[in-house]
Amino acid sequence: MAHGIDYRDKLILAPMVRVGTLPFRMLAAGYGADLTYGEEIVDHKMLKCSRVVNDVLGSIDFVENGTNDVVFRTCKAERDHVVFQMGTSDPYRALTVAQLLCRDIAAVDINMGCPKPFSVTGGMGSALLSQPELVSEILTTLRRNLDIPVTCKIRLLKSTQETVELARRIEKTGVSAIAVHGRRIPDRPKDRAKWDGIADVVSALSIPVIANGDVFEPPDIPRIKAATGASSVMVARGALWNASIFRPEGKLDWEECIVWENDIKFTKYTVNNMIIRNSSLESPEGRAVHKCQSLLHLA
Ligand SMILES: Cc1cc2nc3c(=O)[nH]c(=O)nc-3n(C[C@H](O)[C@H](O)[C@H](O)COP(=O)(O)O)c2cc1C
Repeated sequence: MAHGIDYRDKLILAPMVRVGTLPFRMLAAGYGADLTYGEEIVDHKMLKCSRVVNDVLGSIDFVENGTNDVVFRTCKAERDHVVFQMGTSDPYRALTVAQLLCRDIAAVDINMGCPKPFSVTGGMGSALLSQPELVSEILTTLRRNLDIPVTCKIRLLKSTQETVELARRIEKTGVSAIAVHGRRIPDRPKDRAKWDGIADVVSALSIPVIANGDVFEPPDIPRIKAATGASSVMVARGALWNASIFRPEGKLDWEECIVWENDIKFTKYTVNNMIIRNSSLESPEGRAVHKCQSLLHLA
């Protein structure tokens, strides 16, 4: 039986490629996120990695063999709340990767929502939504062989009935929770999230459902809970734009929420997104970030 996490009443940093690296996860946790998902990492990539204890930084690095590339970095301080999100289409690859990671992470999540071509062509992400047998196999294999919690993140399907059928099937595998992004595969991020679609899943299941979509301001947190009945809430863009959304005392000014100790590419991506949302790339700070070549310049 998996031990560890009570998925009820949690505030969760969503998985975000290029954003959800260790510094951003620590920032979100510091502001009050109960669980912090890493960016999706594909199983093939992790299979080429070895675990290395980094005594200089005090981190645990999963480094691609024969290179110095750190594919996933974590540390003891986030051991109880970091969720590793995996892209996979195969139960045995998924299990091998999860076994490599399991002593350093709080839980493992399978991405079943990403509609991007690189995911879908590999049979991963939202391609899994039309493969219920494979979904069951992957989740059951992980569940039976790991003693950390296993979860997955889905999107809504075309009809309520299809979504609920898949969610029920997922529940039967014994996962600890399911995150539901209230959009369908063809929906764009600017289309409004369908909170009623999440509510349909909540009423059909007894495991905790994590509601995701369009939580941008602190008052949206109780709103999405009330509208969906979900016990937990996951925030992506609202946290990217200002990670202090998780702060119980209320949001801080976004400029106080910038992370430094990170790969310059990822930091620039994250800071650019904050600037686009809160100011403008044509502003002096926007132009300055564009020119930066190093974290020292960024500071
Ligand atoms: C920059 C960015 C990267 C994302 N990367 C992932 C990812 O790696 N895995 C995933 O399941 N979803 C990913 N998503 C989707 C979010 O987790 C979330 O489901 C979606 O943005 C809706 O939440 P929001 O309305 O709070 O932004 C990403 C979203 C953004 C904005």
